Amino acid sequence: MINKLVEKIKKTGAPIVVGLDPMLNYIPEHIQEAAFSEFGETLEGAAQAVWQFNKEIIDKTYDLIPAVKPQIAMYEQFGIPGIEVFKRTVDYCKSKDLVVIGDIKRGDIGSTSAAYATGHLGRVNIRGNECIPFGEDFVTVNPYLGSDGVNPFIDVCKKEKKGLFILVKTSNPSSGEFQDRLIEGRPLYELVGEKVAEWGEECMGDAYSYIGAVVGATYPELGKVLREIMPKAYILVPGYGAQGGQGKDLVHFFNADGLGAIVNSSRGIIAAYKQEAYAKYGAQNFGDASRAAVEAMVKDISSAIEAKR
Ligand SMILES: O=c1ccn([C@@H]2O[C@H](COP(=O)(O)O)[C@@H](O)[C@H]2O)c(=O)[nH]1
Repeated sequence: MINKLVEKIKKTGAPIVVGLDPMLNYIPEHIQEAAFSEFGETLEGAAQAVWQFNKEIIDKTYDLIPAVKPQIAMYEQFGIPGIEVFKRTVDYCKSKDLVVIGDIKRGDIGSTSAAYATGHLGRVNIRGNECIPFGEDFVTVNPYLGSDGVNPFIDVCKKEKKGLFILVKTSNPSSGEFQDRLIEGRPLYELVGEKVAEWGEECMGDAYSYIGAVVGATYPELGKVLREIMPKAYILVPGYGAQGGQGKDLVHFFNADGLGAIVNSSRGIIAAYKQEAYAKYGAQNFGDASRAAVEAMVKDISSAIEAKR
């Protein structure tokens, strides 16, 4: 799957991923109205609104982008109907040939991680009948429990040719509380980065490993350090747009080949119609606003990479 991701990034010229993080307050009134008048003000109604919203954004952007990153929390908040829409979104994106990164941030003791890995990346065997529960291509993994919490994910990736993005340095303001703590003089994120590089060595695609890392755009200076520590890891970079990251900050996340990183924006794309820059589209044409925001993001990042080369 890492080879497909790299090929799609090259083909689209877009090292970006659209984050599908649908909160109800981002969904235009006309979509909410239609959903709630059919299903009532219920979990089913909310899930229907999310689905209509996602579908329009995917339809308006899929030809420009290599990948999407649905954030499972946004679906879980609507219970079972929300989870069904998560799955429907994954399937729809795959039907559009997009690479799907499930942002699930899982990681537990080995047996529990194995169940998460089976559910999200693998197949479950039900008395001889193999079923695919969610079917994402990559998932995000929290490595805090150590190797036995990560290895079950790697095992499923090897079998199914899937991939991981392991949290190394997250984009949030408090990420330093634990991640920057010095251990024998070195920050924890560097030690986790070294472990990601080690896990990734046995998991190589053509040029990059299918064991990647998450490093936030909000800590651009660390992009350089972590890029060197994990030269073969693809880096998923959240924190662009709504959290303040900009193209010019991100050049060090990329290798000299212009590859090696994929930058996520969620609110900045899906709620673009609410921004002044895209207000001319209006809520009715929110999908067109998202398309324009994708084009602007690609230009911002590509021109920064080009200027560095
Ligand atoms: O370090 C991290 C890891 C994951 N995320 C996730 O990415 C998106 C960001 O959304 P924006 O609207 O573009 O800010 C969201 O799903 C986070 O859970 C992150 O932000 N930082």
